[in-house]
Amino acid sequence: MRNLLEAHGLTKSFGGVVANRDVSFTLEEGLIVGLIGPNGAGKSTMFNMLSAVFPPTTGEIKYKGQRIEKMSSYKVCELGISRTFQNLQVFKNMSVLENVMVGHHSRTKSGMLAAALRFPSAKKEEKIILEAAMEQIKFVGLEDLYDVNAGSLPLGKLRLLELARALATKPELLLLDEIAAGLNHIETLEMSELIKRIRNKGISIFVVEHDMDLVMGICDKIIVLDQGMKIAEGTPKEIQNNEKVIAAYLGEEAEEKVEVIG
Ligand SMILES: Nc1ncnc2c1ncn2[C@@H]1O[C@H](COP(=O)(O)OP(=O)(O)OP(=O)(O)O)[C@@H](O)[C@H]1O
Repeated sequence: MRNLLEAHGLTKSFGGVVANRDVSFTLEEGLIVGLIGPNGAGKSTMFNMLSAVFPPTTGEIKYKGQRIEKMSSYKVCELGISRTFQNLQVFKNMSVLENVMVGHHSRTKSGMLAAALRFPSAKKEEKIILEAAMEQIKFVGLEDLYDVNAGSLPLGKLRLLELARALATKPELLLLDEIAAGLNHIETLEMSELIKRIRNKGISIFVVEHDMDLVMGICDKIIVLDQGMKIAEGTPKEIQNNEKVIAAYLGEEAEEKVEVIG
């Protein structure tokens, strides 16, 4: 199995707070890898570094052998890394179709400005984009809602829309940030199946998720962070039986109880 992404010694500090400390791991092609850990463990910070929202303070990120840690998020997306956000980032006054088409423009020659100004080159691409966007919309099961305003969709459908838009950039690596947050049991099961179908299309997946049933059910490998550091890595079974992981989560439960009592 080829290494798609390699993270070496990633550290991120915000003033005095060290959100990630010397974290290294690899993401292999074709796998669904999970990133878990108690609240504040540094999961979102890690995703933000991998998708170039901000650079690491120190450390290297290699994607298909190329250093990417100082690149812009646009460039990283162009190379094939796409992501969804914990706090949905859809355009609420645009239709489902328009939202997904915005995702496509990040990968076209003409780009968004040419499309907005309706240059001839952009018009030709517009048709291709429209068809490709509809394909992603069908893939996630939103075809009946393609012309509905995103603002009127319930959370479950918005999460599917975010997924369709991330897929529209034609990623090879997809980062899913709490894609099942707020979903009910049935929606979560459907999301698990959808993630597996995405992997079966040949897209590698890195997922941050609090829903342990989802993580344990779909991941080939799990990486565990606690207080910014990697404390374990292994199969779901290995992780479930790992003493450091159990202690980290029990610590969190104890803290929550103290908060409730206090
Ligand atoms: N922009 C920031 N400025 C200052 N501190 C930050 C910033 N972003 C994150 N942190 C801190 O870094 C640590 C890790 O936060 P992060 O959001 O990455 O954790 P997380 O594992 O994603 O948490 P959760 O599961 O609650 O979303 C926390 O202590 C957080 O307060």
